[in-house]
Amino acid sequence: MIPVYTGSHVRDAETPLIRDASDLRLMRQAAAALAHHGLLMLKEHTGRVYGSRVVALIGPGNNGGDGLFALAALTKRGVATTAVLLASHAHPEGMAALQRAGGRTAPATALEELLVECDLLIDAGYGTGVRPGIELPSIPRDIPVLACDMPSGVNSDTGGAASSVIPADKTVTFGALKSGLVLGSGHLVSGRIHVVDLGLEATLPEPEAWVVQGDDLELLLDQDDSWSAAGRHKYQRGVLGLLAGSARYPGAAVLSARSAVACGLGLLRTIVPQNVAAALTTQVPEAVGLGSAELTSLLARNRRNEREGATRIGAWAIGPGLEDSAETRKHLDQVLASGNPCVIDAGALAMLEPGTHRQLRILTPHAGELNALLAKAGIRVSSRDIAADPLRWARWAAVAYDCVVLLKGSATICTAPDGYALIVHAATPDLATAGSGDVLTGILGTLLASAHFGTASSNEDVVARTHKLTDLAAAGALVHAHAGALAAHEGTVSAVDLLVELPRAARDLGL
Ligand SMILES: NC(=O)C1=CN([C@@H]2O[C@H](COP(=O)(O)OP(=O)(O)OC[C@H]3O[C@@H](n4cnc5c(N)ncnc54)[C@H](O)[C@@H]3O)[C@@H](O)[C@H]2O)[C@@H](O)CC1
Ligand SMILES: Nc1ncnc2c1ncn2[C@@H]1O[C@H](COP(=O)(O)OP(=O)(O)O)[C@@H](O)[C@H]1O
Repeated sequence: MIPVYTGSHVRDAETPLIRDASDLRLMRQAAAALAHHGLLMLKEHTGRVYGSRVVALIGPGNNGGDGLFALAALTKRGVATTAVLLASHAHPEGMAALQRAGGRTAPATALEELLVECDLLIDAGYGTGVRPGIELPSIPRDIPVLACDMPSGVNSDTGGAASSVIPADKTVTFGALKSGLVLGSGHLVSGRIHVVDLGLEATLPEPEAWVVQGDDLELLLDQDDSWSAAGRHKYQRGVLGLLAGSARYPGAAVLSARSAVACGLGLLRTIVPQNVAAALTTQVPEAVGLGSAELTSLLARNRRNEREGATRIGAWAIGPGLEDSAETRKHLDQVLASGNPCVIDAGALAMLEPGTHRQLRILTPHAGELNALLAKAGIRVSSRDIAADPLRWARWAAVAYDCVVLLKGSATICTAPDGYALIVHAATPDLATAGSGDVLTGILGTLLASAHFGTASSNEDVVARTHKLTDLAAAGALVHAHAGALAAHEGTVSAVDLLVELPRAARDLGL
């Protein structure tokens, strides 16, 4: 797990370390790392360093200062460098260093011509100090771009981006991984990220969030919950109830059902309309149907805590393809009242009410669904607001609905009502395909069905349970992302391709 800090927190941590303007140690350290990555990129793209041409966009602040010191270092290695000054002033010590080394400067008006013969562009325009309203030049796509600390124009706290942001192939970021690099648009324009340690840990506050990767799965899941533990029978492995599908959307239920089964679920019980039941019979023969009357008696037995292993449902997956009707509402109310852990997606999100439930629920909206959830809770935001600060609005929804929220998108954000947040940002864009979210719901359902949450007798227990739920949500997103990556090896990815790769993805990650 990699801790993530807001750019503002990193700046605040740097400030006391810069005792006076003449103390340039941090900046030199940052610049040396930037120059090193510049050399690596030159080698990678042109096969040589000596005689290659680097242009750097230099802004008026310390970000520009980093760029100037880096250019000076590159000049000493025989690189032909030009600093294009974006503002009327630039970091004085950086300018002096560049001039001593023999690097050139040019005004912004010369940029277009300089780019005609350019092997690498260093973007040292604006870093953590950027304010809204920045205007940046556009850079031809074939020129490799190395961003200094942040791609210019990206808000280092939120990942919100100005309209003219410069996408980077690589970002060398200083002091810590910044939230703006892994969230929202920032995530899409940062390229490969390299973090340079500046020894700031002691002065940084609590991380804003954590980035999780495939090898973190072991940390995210409790060993006791592993369905593959020897000696478990199918009911101990996990029984999931699936409330999904409609006459209009039968496929969504089939995808979730197949996904849950492919992830190693013990038993799937399905409560679905008739046309969906027919499709499930042929496409998911492992599933066992559940009628309305049986649901009522089963939930009553669950309430009385009768030990009827075969009928006891451990968790619910609700919503894929679900349409609003009196019968759906009845089933939904019954299931939600059961208090079982559940993952709530798609159609069911629209039927949910905000409030304090203290129940084990993961809501899985995409940005549009988050918008609607927030509106129902009286919080009016636009889709643009959500894109500009997705973590903030996911947290608001987690509080308003007292649930864990998994916000889907190019980066997946999982957050608990107390703000604990995990980010999965390694997913391939191939996941953005119809039905992919239904597959995720099945994965999450299986993880919930095999998990043990215990009872919550204190506030600490409640918090610990929601953190565990957040960890499970992120684990599910990781399995989903890995299935996407495996499927992408074969070409374009459909939701069914994800299903095919799920068993291998689960095995690879040690599920
Ligand atoms: N001070 C140090 O020793 C270190 C600084 N670091 C660098 O310093 C950067 C932060 O430096 P700064 O705080 O100077 O901030 P920046 O250099 O990111 O930007 C601030 C400058 O840009 C101007 N600016 C911002 N938004 C603008 C807009 N919309 N229109 C016009 N002008 C605008 C500001 O007026 C200011 O001059 C980090 O991103 C990092 O690159 C790192 O090197 C670590 C060490
Ligand atoms: N650009 C992207 N890069 C990576 N993953 C993405 C991207 N866009 C969407 N995703 C992921 O794809 C899935 C889409 O889910 P969803 O929008 O619910 O689709 P559907 O409703 O069609 O099943 C989510 O897991 C989401 O995080």
